[in-house]
Amino acid sequence: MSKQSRRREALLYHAKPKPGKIEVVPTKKYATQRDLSLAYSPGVADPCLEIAKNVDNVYKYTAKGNLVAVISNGTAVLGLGNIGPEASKPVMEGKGLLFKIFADIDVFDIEVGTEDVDAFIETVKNIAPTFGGINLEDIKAPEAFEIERRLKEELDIPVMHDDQHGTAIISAAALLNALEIAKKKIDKVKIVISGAGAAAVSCTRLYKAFGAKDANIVMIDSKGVIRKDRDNLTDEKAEFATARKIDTLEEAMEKADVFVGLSIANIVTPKMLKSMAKRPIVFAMANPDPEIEYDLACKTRDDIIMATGRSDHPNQVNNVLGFPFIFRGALDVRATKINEAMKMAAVEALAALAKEPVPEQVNIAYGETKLIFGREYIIPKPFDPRLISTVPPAVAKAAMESGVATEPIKDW
Ligand SMILES: NC(=O)C1=CN([C@@H]2O[C@H](COP(=O)(O)OP(=O)(O)OC[C@H]3O[C@@H](n4cnc5c(N)ncnc54)[C@H](OP(=O)(O)O)[C@@H]3O)[C@@H](O)[C@H]2O)C=CC1
Ligand SMILES: CC(=O)C(=O)O
Ligand SMILES: [Mg+2]
Repeated sequence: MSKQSRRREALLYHAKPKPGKIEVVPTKKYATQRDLSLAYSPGVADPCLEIAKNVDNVYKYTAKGNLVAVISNGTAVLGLGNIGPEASKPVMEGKGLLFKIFADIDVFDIEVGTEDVDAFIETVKNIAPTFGGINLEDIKAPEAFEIERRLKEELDIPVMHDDQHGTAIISAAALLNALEIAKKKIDKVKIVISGAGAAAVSCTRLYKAFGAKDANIVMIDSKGVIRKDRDNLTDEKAEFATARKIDTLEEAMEKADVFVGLSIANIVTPKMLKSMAKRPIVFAMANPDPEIEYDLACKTRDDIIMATGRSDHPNQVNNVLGFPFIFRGALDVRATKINEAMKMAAVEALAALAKEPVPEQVNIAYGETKLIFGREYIIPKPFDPRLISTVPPAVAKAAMESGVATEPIKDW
């Protein structure tokens, strides 16, 4: 399909028959006067009073426990940059749709009109009583780090910045599997990270938790390689500064085993790919357009393990595989946090699922005949019906074992 027809189709999809992608639907009967007297006045006063007596009853009598806020200020929308809160709304509604179809979680998308960190945090704190969880989305670094840290400290419901941890979990699972297929070891591979924002920093931290070595990592931002001798680095960038005396992506790519793109479109050239080590792993995850086009990358290197954030090529490494299932697990045990143990459990569950035989309905959904663990299938597909029975239980179990589940599942 040409770019022009895809654009027309996408605009039509969003505009018709009703603008937008989500709506609110009542879950109780509303056919008679009696129904309304229960749903609204006078009946509604009784649950109000029960909640006033014991605030925990809000989980018993309202939708709070299954309601997540997807919140953005529109400062880092996909790879489109700071396009503002209104322009971020299609993405936030899209996240709402995905939460619902994959994990039956209801979402209110909330676009906040401020770039001020304190004002943003105050807004989220003030609306938090409505929600069972907070999914922060598309907020640029470095502000995103402080916003998430403070909200996690100050709220007793799970808060997760999806671009940081959703992306880290999926890409770590994909990386572990890709390394296995390429017969390489995580503590030995040379890794180039393009981007030093919210997603890149958290992904790199998680790869380190799985064994990647600082000395083998080069991170690059819009100004070039992040070197130890560069001035005015943020704390997060300083954490990944290299001692190597190189300045450019091109230099960093020479003999690298892994390229992770969380930056902008079309910055990787065929020449750079050719300079990488044997069996290179390339995750070009910028959305909607990757750091290098899938087909061009595969044409350039026939030994490549290639992934993008898009759904129209094999190996979609995208946080869609994460946030619905991670929040499902956290909400199911009313976790107060999404902690490291829960994230690691999600990585391991996803990585393991990709090695299982693929149900026929997944092949059919993707027009495939034989998806099988290998170079073109390193991570499960979002429409895999096993995700919901695999990832949330792993996350919930980790929440219980790490002591953040306030409603642990009995007789596990
Ligand atoms: N596939 C997936 O699941 C996901 C993909 N992403 C993608 O990752 C990208 C970044 O998102 P996010 O981290 O939230 O955004 P941020 O705004 O937090 O970070 C963007 C980063 O990209 C860097 N950058 C810009 N231009 C270049 C360049 N020419 N070379 C190298 N780095 C560059 C910026 O550098 P500087 O610091 O100098 O400004 C910044 O560090 C987006 O394209 C987004 O779509 C994000 C989340 C999930
Ligand atoms: C996938 C996603 O969250 C992003 O590109 O920002
Ligand atoms: Mg995002």
